[in-house]
Amino acid sequence: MAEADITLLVNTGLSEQKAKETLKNEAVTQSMKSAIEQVGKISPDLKSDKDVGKLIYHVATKLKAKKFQNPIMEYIGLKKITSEIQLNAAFDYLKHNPLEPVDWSTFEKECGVGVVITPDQVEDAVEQVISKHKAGLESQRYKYNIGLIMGEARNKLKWADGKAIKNEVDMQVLDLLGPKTAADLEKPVKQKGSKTPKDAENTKKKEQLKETPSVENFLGRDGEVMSFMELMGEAVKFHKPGENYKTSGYVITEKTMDLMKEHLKTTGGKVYSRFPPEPNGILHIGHAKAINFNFGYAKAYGGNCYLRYDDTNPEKEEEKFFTAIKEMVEWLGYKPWKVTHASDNFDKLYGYAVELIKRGHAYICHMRSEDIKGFNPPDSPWRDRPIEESLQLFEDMKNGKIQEGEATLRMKTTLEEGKKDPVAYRIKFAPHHRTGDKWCIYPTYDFTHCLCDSIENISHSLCTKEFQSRRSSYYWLCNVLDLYCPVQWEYGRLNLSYTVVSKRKIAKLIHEGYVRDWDDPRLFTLTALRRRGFPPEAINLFCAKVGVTMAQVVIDPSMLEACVRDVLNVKAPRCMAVLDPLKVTITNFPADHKGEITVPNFPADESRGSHVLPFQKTIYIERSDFREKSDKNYKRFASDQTVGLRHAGYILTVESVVKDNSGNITEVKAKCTKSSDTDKPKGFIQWVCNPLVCEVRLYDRLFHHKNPEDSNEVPGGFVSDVNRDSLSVISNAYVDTSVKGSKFLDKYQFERIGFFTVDKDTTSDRIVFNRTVTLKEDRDKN
Ligand SMILES: Nc1ncnc2c1ncn2[C@@H]1O[C@H](COP(=O)(O)OP(=O)(O)OP(=O)(O)O)[C@@H](O)[C@H]1O
Ligand SMILES: NC(=O)CC[C@H](N)C(=O)O
Repeated sequence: MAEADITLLVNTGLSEQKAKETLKNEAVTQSMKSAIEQVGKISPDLKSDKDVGKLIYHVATKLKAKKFQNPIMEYIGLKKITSEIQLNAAFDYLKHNPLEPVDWSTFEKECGVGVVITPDQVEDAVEQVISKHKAGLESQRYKYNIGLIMGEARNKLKWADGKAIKNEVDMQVLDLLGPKTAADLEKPVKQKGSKTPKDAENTKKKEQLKETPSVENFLGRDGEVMSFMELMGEAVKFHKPGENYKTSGYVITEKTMDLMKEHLKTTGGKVYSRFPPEPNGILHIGHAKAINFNFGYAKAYGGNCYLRYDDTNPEKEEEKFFTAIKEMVEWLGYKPWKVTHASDNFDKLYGYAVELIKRGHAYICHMRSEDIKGFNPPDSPWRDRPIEESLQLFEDMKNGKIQEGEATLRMKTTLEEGKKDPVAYRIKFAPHHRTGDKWCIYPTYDFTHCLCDSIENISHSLCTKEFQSRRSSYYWLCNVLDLYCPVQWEYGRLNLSYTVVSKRKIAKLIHEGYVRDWDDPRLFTLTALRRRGFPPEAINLFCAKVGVTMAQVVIDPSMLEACVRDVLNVKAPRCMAVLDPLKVTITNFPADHKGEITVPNFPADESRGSHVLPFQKTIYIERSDFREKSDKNYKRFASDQTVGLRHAGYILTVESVVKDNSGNITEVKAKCTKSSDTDKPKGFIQWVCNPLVCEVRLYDRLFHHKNPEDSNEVPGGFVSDVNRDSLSVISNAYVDTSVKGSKFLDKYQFERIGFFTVDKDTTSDRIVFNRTVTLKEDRDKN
């Protein structure tokens, strides 16, 4: 590191440490050196002026469009731009008006060039603001929000130096209030129950959110309020439709602005997004994030979202996947604006490919796919073959004259990770689900996706992070064909722990008999979650809570389960069930009892209906709710302890216990007393009378380890980690008669046990229930 370079940078005001750090970044160093040199030429004194030094550093590190560095430095050298505020306004102007020639006179107006702010002006402006806030200042003294005063003063004098305003505010406040007293220095104590500004803000937001139907699902628990945008995390950074060019990394060409005008004419400035699955498998919980993000973002901004099948791999596609994908999108509550297919555009795409060859940006290559795989493959010897030759060969490929694997069309561009000349078309003698035998060449993702986005006038092409490395080829292809270029934004994939979602791995689990099918309720495919009883609102709420971060996130399934409980708590009517029944005979069953009782569907809100249950001499309780001897912590039924029957209004007292030859309790004979006539028991239990015999399936995690795919955690591979006890079937559970006639996906809360959902294996004689989730609060109860 040259001493002279360090001195050069230190002279601009950087600390030695910072100067050394800066010198490690070659681009910034070059920028700074040339800026210092330029300023020095215009005005030698400024070369070591610390304030100018700060501006130079700002230009070197923040200005994206380097072509504007020289003109900006000239403004700085001539002292026409003297503050960071002006400099930021300059960057902003150039970002919004990227095309040359720049209209410098508007630029100057927008950046306050020539505006001179005198100290008197600063003093006057601050005086006006302080007098407006005088009462507040006098009562709250130094606890008053000084930032507010600064902000207002700044607004009055847009181009004034921030430091000058701050000094003036401090001085005038001191003048008004005198020095700080001991009381001024005390920390404010929050009164219990008093509203903080945050509370007030929350209340206001809640009111606003109620008026926005698209976010009603996202009102969090415990009164916590989240706006759609907060939930969308990274999405706050997204550009407005029509302002693609403001996005960092977006490539502007001479045609960009005209194409943008056309695009806006077609879209009317609306947000257009798309959810683009490959129709080669079932959707999983990760896709729910993609669906929510794409559809949710469009919905939040009054735009439209396509469901576009990325169907460019004919061998892997099946009709059932097309149907199931649409069904799941709709199940989550979203309606595609249009359902399209990449294959709808095969003719157009072919035309673009021909054009690409004609423009010299693509060629036919005969390297084998294994030769161009991997890191750093050799360049293609066919890269510079004549255009005419490539055109002819491409036509031959299309007409089936070349064998599979013997030729590809490759694009002359390099992906971010260094991969050169990605393939645009390959030969596949396979019929396509929609286009039949029409084609024997099919376009690749890299060729298809951006062009379909462009054709559909997508404003925001949202995709997972692994596509970041394809972003430059995406922009490149749209640009070399002079087509409208959408902006690609990436977000992190959503992964859950204790599961696998890859199609191949699920297929293996099914094949080897660990799970029954793609919708086995232990899996995290969307059909499995639906079958298990997870409501779509809960999945959406979960996705919203996870937010859209860049980071790859691995979430514990308990977070999803908590969302499920939140939703089912409100939605699932209560009923009573006993999974392991114990007979109880009420020896003194009141002769005048009518033999039935009315139970509310939602005990916390009796206005939501009720059902009538038999209540007679013989009832059944949960075996684990009875003991012969109680102890201090035991709250339920025992020979020496009474218990209440939920909803019945009766308390049971043991009379005798009947046992079989092996000493197992087979029946309890008990007396009942009206709850109004006796002391309140320690606990209340559920019971059933003349119940329905049902099958109940209880699920546990399918894998023992958090990351079953991680070979460090599970050296034997994910299959070795399968929890063999993840399913227990209770064939003869007793459920109250209110569930009679239930249909697939009906949901209940079995009081004190959990939330349950009717499984598709249900027949007219026998209902099968899946335990959706336990009632968390019941887990540790004894
Ligand atoms: N785990 C995930 N989290 C968030 N988005 C995802 C996830 N998996 C897929 N997506 C997104 O869903 C969209 C459609 O997915 P597609 O089925 O083509 O993806 P995939 O990556 O092949 O999925 P799979 O995990 O089944 O291999 C894409 O935009 C993709 O990036
Ligand atoms: N850009 C994207 O969203 C990618 C979609 C594509 N179907 C894939 O996941 O492979």
